[in-house]
Amino acid sequence: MANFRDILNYFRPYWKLSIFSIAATSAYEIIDLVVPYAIGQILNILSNQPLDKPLQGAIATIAETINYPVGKPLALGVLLGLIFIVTVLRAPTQPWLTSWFHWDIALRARQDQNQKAIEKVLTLPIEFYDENNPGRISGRVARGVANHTWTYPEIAGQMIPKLFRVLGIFVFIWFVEWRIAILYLISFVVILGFTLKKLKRLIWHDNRLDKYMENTESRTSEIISNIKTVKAFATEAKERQRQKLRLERELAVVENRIHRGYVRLQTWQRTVIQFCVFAILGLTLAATVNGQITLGHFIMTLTLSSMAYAELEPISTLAEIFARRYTSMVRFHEFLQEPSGVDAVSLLEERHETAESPYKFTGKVEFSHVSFGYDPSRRVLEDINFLIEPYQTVALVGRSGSGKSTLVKLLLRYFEPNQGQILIDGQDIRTLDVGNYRRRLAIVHQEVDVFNGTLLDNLTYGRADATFEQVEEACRIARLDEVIQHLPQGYYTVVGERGVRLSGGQRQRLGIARALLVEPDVLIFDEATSSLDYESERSIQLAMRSLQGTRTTIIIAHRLSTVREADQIVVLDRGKIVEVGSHQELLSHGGIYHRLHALQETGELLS
Ligand SMILES: Nc1ncnc2c1ncn2[C@@H]1O[C@H](COP(=O)(O)OP(=O)(O)OP(=O)(O)O)[C@@H](O)[C@H]1O
Repeated sequence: MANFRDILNYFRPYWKLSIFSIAATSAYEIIDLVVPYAIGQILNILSNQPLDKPLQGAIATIAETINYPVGKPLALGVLLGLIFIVTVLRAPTQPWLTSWFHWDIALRARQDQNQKAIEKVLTLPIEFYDENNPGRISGRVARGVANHTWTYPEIAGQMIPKLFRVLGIFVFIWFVEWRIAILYLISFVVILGFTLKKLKRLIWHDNRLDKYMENTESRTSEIISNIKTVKAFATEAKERQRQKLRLERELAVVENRIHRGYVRLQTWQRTVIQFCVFAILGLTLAATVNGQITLGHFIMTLTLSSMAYAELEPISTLAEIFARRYTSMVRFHEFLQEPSGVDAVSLLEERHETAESPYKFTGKVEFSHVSFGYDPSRRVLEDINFLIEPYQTVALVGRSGSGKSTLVKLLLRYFEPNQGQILIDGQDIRTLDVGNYRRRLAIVHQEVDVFNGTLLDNLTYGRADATFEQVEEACRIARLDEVIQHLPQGYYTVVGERGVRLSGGQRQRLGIARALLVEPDVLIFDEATSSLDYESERSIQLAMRSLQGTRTTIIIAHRLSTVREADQIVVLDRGKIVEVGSHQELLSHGGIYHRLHALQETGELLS
């Protein structure tokens, strides 16, 4: 669980600069207090009352140094000079020694943390994305980083220096009349103590609100990514109603719990503060009337205490703002603390874009007694054993949910088997560097991801140094060349977000060409021809056939026509291998494959 310490650690790399700028700002806040003091002393001069002893001493020293007689003109001159220094002269230095650093630290920390967030996004295990959609994740990161950025200058540049100022005021008043100082201190401790107690409760409600907000954002993001389904089923009104209920639930917490709570707290604070100011006025007046303090001290104490109580309101407002943001900041750290997937460090190691993987495999793949369950108590693969010889083409077939894709996910090391091992060229894949290992494999998914950029950028995504001839060759094999001919700017056509929309079949050809371009040792097709029309499917099958024997190829296919020519067909059923053999062997065996085949060929369901 993340906590306050993590928020502090966010700014840790800048702690020296941070202490310096906080100290500088606090010093300016305290120096400010010289003004009411000097004005009090001027009043004493004008009303013929004695100056404070230390000030008298200082004026005497100055008189001696400049050889000028001690008197009213010199005393007034010294006090005016003091006021000039702390007001006019400090003005040009203050922003550079304070604001500059507060924002500089906040912005630099923002950059670091955004970097950390993207590193986390890149290394989180794939199952994290099964449970959290993009809206939830990006909302959490964006809110967390923005709130840290806004909060730092407020806390370091305002709240802490203001607290020091309040402390400085206490010291000033103590020297004038300690009893008033004690009253002042007690009232501050009570007001701040009560405020913090109330804020703790409000943070609890804010936490609830933050979770509600994430749920709403997550649903909005889902609606956006599934907008075609929403429109096709005409569920706009239903979705709007659902979101309305969520927003109403948020509003109920914000208005009735959080906002009302803050307003109540402010009401209480203001009443108590005004009462204290009034009490100090009464006490100071009594002390002046009784001759315990001078007129100058009366004015100074009154001005200082009004200044101090005036600070209480911004201090509490800043504390409230911090409290409101606290939960989203903590939730950002919880995201950063999510355990990363396998070999996260090595995955982020800087590699030259064109660097070759140090591995080169013949493509002999062996599954040895592999068992796996996403939830360890529910196995989806049970004691899987099979061997793929180098350059063989192997097809994985079986009913939906039988575990074909899971097998491939294990081969790609998205997940680790609960039991058994997977070997490539005789080496356990767990002993290999995951990034370099994956770079020797390529997969074409049913849904091919397209990045916003040109077609060429997308083709060379896995291999930036590919020559144009190599790109053309890959496109030719994947039959993408036919598509490119008809695009307005050929390879330089912008696809993705704002560019040309590619059809499902075109995207798959792009996926195949992209995979071929990295010249993998093991090439995996996961339902890669599923969204192609019959003609395109045939041409891709021909392409696949031309690849046969050049590298190890694993094909997951529902349409058995795609896998007829595979060297080996592995039939899975409920997580177990039930049949292995060539097309002819499995047909003559008369098992599940035979039944599936008959169903697809003739539409008959054999018992
Ligand atoms: N991320 C996941 N978390 C939990 N269970 C999962 C996950 N992915 C798949 N499963 C379950 O694992 C089992 C095997 O799924 P898998 O996707 O490997 O089957 P498949 O044979 O590839 O199916 P299909 O042909 O429909 O793609 C199914 O019961 C599925 O519900």
